[in-house]
Amino acid sequence: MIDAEIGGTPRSAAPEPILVAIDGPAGSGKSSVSRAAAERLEFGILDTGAAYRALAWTARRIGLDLDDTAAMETLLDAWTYRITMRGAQHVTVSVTGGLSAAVPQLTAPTDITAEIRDHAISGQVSRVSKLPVVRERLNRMFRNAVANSGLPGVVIEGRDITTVVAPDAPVRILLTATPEVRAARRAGELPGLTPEHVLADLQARDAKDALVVDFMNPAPGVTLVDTSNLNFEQSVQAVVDIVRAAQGAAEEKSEL
Ligand SMILES: Nc1ncnc2c1ncn2[C@@H]1O[C@H](COP(=O)(O)OP(=O)(O)O)[C@@H](O)[C@H]1O
Ligand SMILES: Nc1ccn([C@@H]2O[C@H](COP(=O)(O)OP(=O)(O)O)[C@@H](O)[C@H]2O)c(=O)n1
Repeated sequence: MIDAEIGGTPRSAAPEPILVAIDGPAGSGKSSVSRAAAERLEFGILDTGAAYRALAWTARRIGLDLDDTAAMETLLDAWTYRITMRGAQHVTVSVTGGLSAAVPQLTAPTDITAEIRDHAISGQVSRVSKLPVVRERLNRMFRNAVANSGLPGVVIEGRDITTVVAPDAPVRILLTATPEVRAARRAGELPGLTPEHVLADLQARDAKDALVVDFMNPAPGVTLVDTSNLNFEQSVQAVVDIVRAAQGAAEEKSEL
């Protein structure tokens, strides 16, 4: 399950949140730009990549085969996942039943907010995200988390949000940047790795992920935002402007 940090409105009384769907390849700025835009809009944020990363982390910690569909299904049955949707990101996981025998500490909620960003997890996560069963289960979890969040709006970001998770979202954006720009940004976060090394790893992951979903080309109706020549602030503003324009258009329509 995913637990949302609840806003002021009780879940049952709250209307469905406004959805802003954002996809893009690694290093395009999805997580950071989406988070800043969500704060400015006073919306929540759901980072879906964190769930794939957390699942890969848990499977590795227990010693499961990340390519094994049956093993991942068994893990999902025993797995509790929580992520905050407001404020600083916190990710915790726990595991019940026989699976936790190998790692008893995991029966209690374990904070893995930092661990899921390790380069080793980035290199392994595509093994679990390629499995259709994993995608179906996590997508269901994402939709429930958003619907029950009690938030006025949620920015939800990943690879297949504009196309699979929330194809009817009133705002859908594909964030891109050239591979070199994306690798340079990521290298800035990974001291000890050269931009060339980061570029090679990032392209290898994008190639694996692209076998499952297309996050390089905007689907019909999706707005492309190329951040190659935008600084961080300009990228955030571009997203906020698109959302505000859509809200303005919706208000005008309802007044007709
Ligand atoms: N437009 C931008 N200009 C400069 N740096 C950026 C921009 N967008 C993102 N960044 C930085 O690039 C890094 C990768 O961004 P991140 O949001 O983690 O990308 P993604 O979630 O798409 O992999 C972060 O350090 C972020 O602050
Ligand atoms: N909606 C999503 C989000 C992430 N993922 C997977 O999860 C991994 C990590 O996603 P992420 O968004 O944290 O990755 P970065 O772009 O931040 O590096 C991706 O490489 C994909 O394998 C996915 O398959 N579908």
